[in-house]
Amino acid sequence: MKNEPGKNEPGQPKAPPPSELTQLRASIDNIDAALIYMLAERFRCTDTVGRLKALHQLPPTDLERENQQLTRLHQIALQAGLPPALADRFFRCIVESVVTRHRQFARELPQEKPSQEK
Ligand SMILES: C=C(O[C@@H]1C=C(C(=O)O)C=C[C@H]1O)C(=O)O
Repeated sequence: MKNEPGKNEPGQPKAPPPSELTQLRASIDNIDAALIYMLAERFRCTDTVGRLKALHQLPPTDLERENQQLTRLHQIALQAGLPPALADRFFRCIVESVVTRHRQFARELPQEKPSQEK
């Protein structure tokens, strides 16, 4: 029935959500927290890479490496049952922020001049 009398009508208390919904949302909360922790760990790694690159005057972006990762993630997404296009968008979104930070490190790091030999 579409409109059961007394259910979710204005002025009526909301019916409690089915327990399955509550359990699923608890799982989603845990997964979201895990994703944030994993992402923070990834940024700690990529920040270190960014500082290394700045120090060695390497470009912030490495398209060859990104393409290798995209190919790999495409395969993993297929195995995991996730649409590869979604994995692709997720990865590109993260890399965009990573490269922005790498550019910032390159600007911040004082450029060392080659020492004059005597
Ligand atoms: C982290 C790096 O820098 C950039 C960011 C990448 C990433 O976040 O996976 C990959 C390649 C680079 O464009 C790297 O070169 O390894």
